[in-house]
Order: sequence, then structure tokens, then C-alpha cells
Amino acid sequence: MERVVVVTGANSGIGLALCERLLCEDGQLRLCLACRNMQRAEAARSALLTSHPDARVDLLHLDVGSVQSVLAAAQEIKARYRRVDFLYLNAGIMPNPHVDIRAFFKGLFSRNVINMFSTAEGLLTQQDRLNADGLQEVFATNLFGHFILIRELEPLLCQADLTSHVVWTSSSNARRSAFSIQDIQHRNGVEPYSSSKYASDLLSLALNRHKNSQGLVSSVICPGLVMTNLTYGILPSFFWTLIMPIMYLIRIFTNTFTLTPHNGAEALHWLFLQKPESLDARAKYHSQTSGLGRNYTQPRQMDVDSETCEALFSKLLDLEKVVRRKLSEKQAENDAHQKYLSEVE
Ligand SMILES: NC(=O)C1=CN([C@@H]2O[C@H](COP(=O)(O)OP(=O)(O)OC[C@H]3O[C@@H](n4cnc5c(N)ncnc54)[C@H](OP(=O)(O)O)[C@@H]3O)[C@@H](O)[C@H]2O)C=CC1
Ligand SMILES: CC(C)=CCC[C@@H](C)[C@H]1CC[C@H]2C3=C(CC[C@]12C)[C@@]1(C)CCC(=O)C[C@@H]1CC3
Repeated sequence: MERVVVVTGANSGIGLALCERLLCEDGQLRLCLACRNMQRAEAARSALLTSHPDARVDLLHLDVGSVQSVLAAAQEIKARYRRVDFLYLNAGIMPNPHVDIRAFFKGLFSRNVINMFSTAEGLLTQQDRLNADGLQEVFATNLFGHFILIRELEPLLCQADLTSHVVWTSSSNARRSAFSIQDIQHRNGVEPYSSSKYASDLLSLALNRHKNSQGLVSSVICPGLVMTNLTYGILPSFFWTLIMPIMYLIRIFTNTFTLTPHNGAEALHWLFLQKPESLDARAKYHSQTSGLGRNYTQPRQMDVDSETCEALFSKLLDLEKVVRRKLSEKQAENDAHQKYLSEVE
């Protein structure tokens, strides 16, 4: 039976590297690249078909930062496929990042230096904004859009006799202290990225608690530090060129500097090969690369508790209701306006 794999944010970086690796693993796959930019999606598809001419690679328009786009994409997936074996929730943003240079130099000469380089703790802030749905953009893109996608795809993901695997691309930057259950969208802070990634860790655990019995398994991975558009956006490109030799030097001390998208996709690829029942719902699976360039996956316990994960799950369900109501009110207004226009013509 051909397996169906959907990857969000598949047109570049870790998502594209994952697609390449999956096609090397299983040439019979039905691979769906779910992307917001169709030109880049086409380019990604062509690149994949160059190395795998017989592969079945579909494109799907999906802007995870827009609820309307998520609903339309989910409809399309349900029309196209009878099953989804793997749903990789990989699309993500870190808008307007700022590195605290003073904290960086302070950290450089402290005992915390390895942790700072692995997690960026205390170094990184971002400026967020509201999107067209009235949601914080980072929360909407990195978490909520994916949550709505899962909810809409439940008929495919929760089928009797078929296990579906949902995989979140989280981060080592996910941190409990950046997240507040009173402010799940992170309206009042300067670390929306860290907050959204911690929320994905919590949500994955909640999904396992609520949906395992229906055949849905959720896992979380961390790709390490990977040089992609997202990372290049943090500092000017000449800086990255300058410090690249230092980055390879740091890799000797921390295997979390995976650096290439291929290496970063290690844990995503590894999960594709595992039996879902052998996985730990409380583990985050880390892509690691040794100083000599050997890739492997290492599970580490996440800093999550059942109470907070249940509270987040229930808040997301409440927010889903609000957003859906607003959308249908907007739709009704549009319909009334169209009717009025056709009557006066
Ligand atoms: N690079 C790193 O070191 C790390 C990355 N990550 C995570 O890995 C994931 C992949 O990022 P990475 O490969 O590094 O960076 P890239 O910027 O290369 O990839 C991000 C992908 O997400 C897509 N995307 C962004 N916003 C949306 C949206 N609204 N709708 C649909 N697609 C969208 C981008 O599409 P487009 O081309 O249209 O922008 C792009 O394909 C992210 O979730 C990121 O947070 C986690 C830890 C470390
Ligand atoms: C040698 C030198 C001057 C390095 C630059 C330091 C920082 C710019 C990096 C140190 C830790 C990095 C890091 C990330 C971005 C770049 C650093 C802050 C991420 C936040 C990128 C996205 C993630 O999800 C996790 C990464 C953790 C580590």
C-alpha cells in the first residue's frame, strides 16, 4: 500500500531536506509538499524530481498562518487522499530576530557557554505582530495553524486499523519560562518563538493523551542548529560567512550544531523508520552530528507536565471555536454584501 506523507514548509531548509531523504528511503511514497509560496514549491518539486524522476510529488497551497487557507488545504487533502501516514508539521517563522550581543559575550566567558550555543537561552528576542485573523503571527504559524490542520484532518488521521504519525519540528529554544498558560499567544513577551515551540511540545503530549486510542501518534523533534533561511535571517550574511569556521569548531564540543539541512532532518527521517508504539510521548528526539560528521538521533525528556498540557489543549479548543465563529460571521457578511450588490445591479 502506498504511504502518504504531507510536509508543511517543504520548499526549503529542513523540510526540503526531509523530502529528499524520504524519497531515498521509499520511492513508492506519495509525497505532498504543503507550501505557501507556489513558485518556491514548484522549484522544490523540480529539484526532487531531478534526483528521483519516478517519484510521486504533489503540491498543495497552504499558508499555516491563515485559518482560511488551512481549512481550504485540509479540504483538498481530504479530497485527494484516503489516508495520511505521516504529517510533518515543519513550517515555522522567527520574525524580526534580535541577538543580545552583551549577553552573548557575557555567556561566552561563563560556565553556561555550551548551553548558550545549543539553546540560545538569554540571547534571542523577536518582534511579533497581529495577523489578519487577529492572532499573534508566530503563535498562529508555528502552532495554531498546525493545530487546526490536525483537527480538520482527524477523519484521515484517526482511522481504525491505521496508525497516523504527526511530527512537530520543535527546537532546543523551546523553554518553559518563555511560555505562560495565561498568555498562550505570547502577546506580552519578547520570546514568541521560544513560547510557540514550547507550546508545540505541550500540545504533542496532549495529542498523545487524547488521540492515541484513535490511532494518532504525535512526536516532537529538534533539528539542532541548522544553517537555513531562518538562521541566516538572524544576523547579516557576511557575519555567518566569517564565523562558519568557528561554527565547525564549536561542533567538536556540542553535537547539536548539525549545521546542514540534511543533518538537521536526521530525527525527522529516523522517526519515519520507527514503530510508533516504540516511541516515548514525553521525549523530544534530537538530531545530532558528531565532530566527525556522523548523524544520529538522541531522545531527551521534555520539560512538560500533564496539567499544563491539558490546560493548553482546552484553551486551543476554545480559541478554535472563537476563530471559526468569527470566520463564519465574516462569510455571512460577505454573502449579504454580494446579495445586496446583485440586487442593486
Ligand atoms: N534552522 C534551525 O536552526 C532550526 C529550525 N527549527 C525549525 O525548523 C523548521 C524549518 O525551518 P528551517 O528549515 O530552519 O527554515 P526555512 O526558513 O528554510 O524553512 C521554513 C519553511 O516554513 C515555511 N513557512 C513559513 N511560514 C509559513 C506559512 N505561513 N505557511 C506555510 N509555510 C510557511 C517557509 O516557506 P517560505 O519559503 O514561503 O517562507 C519554509 O518553507 C521551523 O519550524 C523552524 O522553527 C528548529 C530548530 C532549529
Ligand atoms: C560564534 C558566534 C558569534 C555565533 C553566533 C551566536 C548566535 C547567533 C547563535 C548561538 C546559538 C544559536 C541558536 C540559534 C540561532 C543562532 C544562535 C543564537 C537558534 C535559536 C536558531 C533557531 C532555533 O530554533 C534554535 C537555535 C538554537 C541555537
